[in-house]
Amino acid sequence: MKKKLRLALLQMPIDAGHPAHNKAKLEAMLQEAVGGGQKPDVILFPELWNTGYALDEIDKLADRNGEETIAFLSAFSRKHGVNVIGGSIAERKEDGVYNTIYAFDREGNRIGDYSKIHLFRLMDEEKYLKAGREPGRLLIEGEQAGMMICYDIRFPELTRTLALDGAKLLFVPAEWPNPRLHHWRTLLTARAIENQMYVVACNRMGVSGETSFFGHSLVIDPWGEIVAEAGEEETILTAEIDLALVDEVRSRIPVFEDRRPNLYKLN
Ligand SMILES: O=C(O)CCC(=O)C(=O)O
Repeated sequence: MKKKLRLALLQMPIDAGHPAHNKAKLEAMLQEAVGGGQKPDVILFPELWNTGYALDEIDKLADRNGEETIAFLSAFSRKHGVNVIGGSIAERKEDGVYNTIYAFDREGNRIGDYSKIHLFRLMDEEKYLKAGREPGRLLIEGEQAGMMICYDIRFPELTRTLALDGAKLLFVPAEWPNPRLHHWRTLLTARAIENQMYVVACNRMGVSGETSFFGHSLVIDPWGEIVAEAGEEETILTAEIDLALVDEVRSRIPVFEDRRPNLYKLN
């Protein structure tokens, strides 16, 4: 079991409605991420990196059953011996389009899928997308982890569910726009502190139509300290995390032992 993980977060622009262009951009950044001195153990990229928020065309543009994306990311992770949490893509299924993450291990095997559970009404997602029905769980380098997408971080019950299932780190691809940087940073930090887990969140940057995105991808430790934070520009944010810190923090303040679940209203 590898406790120390080197992370690379690809904070990229996304050209809404142009999946081929976005794939070329992603490919270039992936090559850069593995091309330097220290190869990452895990790479993460933003939400809907293939189509962006081209919602009125999403039916036509979405990747059918994720086939193209799965082949591309599986081959990349196998070739470079790196775990990939594949941002999320618009994935076309029989019953509609989902906002889905695929995750791969160093051999290119699929180790987890997750489709966004909470659709964001402020951007009309519920009119164009289907909601996922299962929390995103995966085992990465022998450790339990969780996956959520963007708006999901406003729902503490979901992170808590993943933490109770054993997750020690959480991956969050996002397209979180201006002007809510304060919410982004505060919610991610709260999820890390209350669940005593690492939170690894990759946001897009740049502009799409009227909407601008501030980047500020973040890696936060289980004590709530910011390990790494990007600015607003295109960048590959790197960080090293040590999962042993999760156990240390959980024994320092035994939040999970002190819970009173019979007093909480969950439904
Ligand atoms: O909750 C927010 O403020 C942003 C959420 C969002 O943009 C999304 O889920 O795509």
